[in-house]
Amino acid sequence: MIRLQNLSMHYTLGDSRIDILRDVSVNIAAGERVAIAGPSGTGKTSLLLLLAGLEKPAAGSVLFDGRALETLDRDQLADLRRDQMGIVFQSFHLVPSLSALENAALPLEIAGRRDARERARAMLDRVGLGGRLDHYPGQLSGGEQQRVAIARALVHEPKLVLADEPTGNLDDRTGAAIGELLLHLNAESGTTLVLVTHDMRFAAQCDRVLRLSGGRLVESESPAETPDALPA
Ligand SMILES: Nc1ncnc2c1ncn2[C@@H]1O[C@H](COP(=O)(O)OP(=O)(O)OP(=O)(O)O)[C@@H](O)[C@H]1O
Repeated sequence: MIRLQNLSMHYTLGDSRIDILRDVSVNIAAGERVAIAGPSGTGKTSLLLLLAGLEKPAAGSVLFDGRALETLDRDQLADLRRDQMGIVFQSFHLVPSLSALENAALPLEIAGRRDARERARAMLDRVGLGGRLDHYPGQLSGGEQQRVAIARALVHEPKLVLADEPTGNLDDRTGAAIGELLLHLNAESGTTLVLVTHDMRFAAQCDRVLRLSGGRLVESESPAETPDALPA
């Protein structure tokens, strides 16, 4: 479903150049759950941005169901994201002036779907927020806001869910619950999930863990055997 082919990427700032990826090739199959781990500043977020078509590689290709993202124009990329991707950010990124229901319905409203509200309501029920539909983000706890963000990312049944440290801004207990929810919903719907996390307990629950370090993406043989891992 996703194929990274000889992908290289760097940022240039003045005279300095930061290499993020150097000639990386990886395949991610449909339905797989893949965790991206690695030290701070190694480029995990940048990699997610590449997968979403929000950054362009310096060389190589990101293939999404055989389509090379770097050959698509802005509108084509926006359509692809709207129809096929759901994105969960660490800091929720909810619209403060919209209720939980309106936030969750947003991707379907944008797509002009008449059943936007019904579907959003059903999705909020699935994430356990059926009783908070009319609350604004400021009236919700961190874990509840993240559950609205997950509902919004999944409401249009995307093929690919990208999550950037979805449990990073939450206390341990809430983070673990959100991680389980995301993995559970993913297993139910069979979507492909690529998530960035520092939480090795969460990563170990995925099918594969890829570690980003020095511009290389290397497979962890067994998540449970990585030094900072805890048993699932
Ligand atoms: N737009 C940009 N221009 C220049 N440098 C950037 C830009 N975005 C990110 N960087 C640099 O690229 C490197 C990778 O950033 P990125 O956010 O992808 O890392 P990360 O692995 O997700 O980090 P963290 O785990 O701390 O969130 C960092 O050193 C960052 O300072």
